[in-house]
Amino acid sequence: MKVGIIKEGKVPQDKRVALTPAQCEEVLEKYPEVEIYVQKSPIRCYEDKEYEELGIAVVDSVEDCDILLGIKEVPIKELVPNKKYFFFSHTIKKQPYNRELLNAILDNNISIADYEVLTKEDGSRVIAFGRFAGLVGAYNGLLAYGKRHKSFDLKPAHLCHDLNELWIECKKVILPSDFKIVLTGSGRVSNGAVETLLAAGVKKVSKEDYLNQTFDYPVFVQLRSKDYHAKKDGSAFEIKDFFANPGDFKSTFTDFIPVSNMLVAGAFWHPAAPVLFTREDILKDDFKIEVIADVTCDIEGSIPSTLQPSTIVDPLYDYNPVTGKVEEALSSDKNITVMAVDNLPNELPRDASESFGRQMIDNVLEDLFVTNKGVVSGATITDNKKLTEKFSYLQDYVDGKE
Ligand SMILES: NC(=O)c1ccc[n+]([C@@H]2O[C@H](COP(=O)([O-])OP(=O)(O)OC[C@H]3O[C@@H](n4cnc5c(N)ncnc54)[C@H](O)[C@@H]3O)[C@@H](O)[C@H]2O)c1
Repeated sequence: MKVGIIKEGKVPQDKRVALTPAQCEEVLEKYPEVEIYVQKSPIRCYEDKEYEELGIAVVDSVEDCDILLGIKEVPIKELVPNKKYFFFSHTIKKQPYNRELLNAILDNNISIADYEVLTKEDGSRVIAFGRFAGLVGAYNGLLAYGKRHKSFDLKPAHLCHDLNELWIECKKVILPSDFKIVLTGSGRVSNGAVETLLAAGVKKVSKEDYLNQTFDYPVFVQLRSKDYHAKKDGSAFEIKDFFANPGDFKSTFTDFIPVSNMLVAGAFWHPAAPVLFTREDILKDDFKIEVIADVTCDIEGSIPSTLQPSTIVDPLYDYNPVTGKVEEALSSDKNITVMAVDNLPNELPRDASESFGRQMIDNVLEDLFVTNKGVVSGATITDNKKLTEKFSYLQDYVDGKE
């Protein structure tokens, strides 16, 4: 079986890759019947020569491979008919901008397995980049604070060679001794952010101590959903109830506002759930938060100052609380500095790829090459020019009726 690792064609280009050079070597050793071909790419985070140095074939075209591994949506003109592809198709929520792509996949008799829906036996996602988003999101928040106060200067994460260099950079962080950071969420993003904050010397404290104590060192609190939501009818908080009926809850996040200097938003937010705070809250005298690193990045979602996404190269903008508009980054100390990069894992592509490939090797490749226990078939959206049964709900979208 021939596996091709394609050159990413989407613009802006994604530097990540599904298997690192060392992981290709590992796969070849484990599955002697498999051949791997890497399509030449000038932008991949692992250079062609790093594959060649380990004896992995680097080629101009992977058109004669059986299985093609990518990351982001493959441009329609680059699709090779009659192949089995893996990539993030961003079609399963009927994203309008990818309807044409899904039609082209069907027309070209391509079978697409989407990483987003690859699940382990326990139902958890195989491929998720949340940890890296949290790591970099919190780092960018600290970087923003350093720039805002000209107190320290961190190298942008995307210019760091890898996570190790980012950890070393974290040692440059100097925060006021009474500094407080509120971090929402308890999942992958939030736990990634915890790693960065600890590496920067910020100590974790309990919710009660965060709200009621002063410290002579910078601290952060990590809030679970129940720590900043309450049932509107006064009954006890149940997480299942919150996930199922978010509209029945109110936010108690405003308790944290007067004592917090920075917010790192790392919790999933359901559109029916209450917002963290309103534009009016920002105008109040006790609103102390000056930097918001919004990893969740829901535009006009739970955080009113997240008016637009920002980019890796230009990660910050200002929110003017009086006008409610975006202004140039760091243009006034009366503004809030916002970080809302929506593709944060791409800032650490080597580490994100390493983690990606590890998940593929440990959870997917055996199923793909040997056993077929349904891992890949469960994530397969199209086969034989048709939607698979599980994804038949996309038919109206394919037909342009939705
Ligand atoms: N900016 C980026 O580049 C980037 C990258 C990855 C993820 N994200 C976003 O970050 C957010 C968190 O992602 P994650 O990987 O940590 O997710 P996760 O599933 O690991 O954790 C989700 C967290 O949100 C909480 N939550 C609150 N309401 C919820 C609900 N209705 N359903 C599910 N969870 C709910 C959970 O309790 C948990 O703490 C998501 O909105 C995701 O889209 C952003």
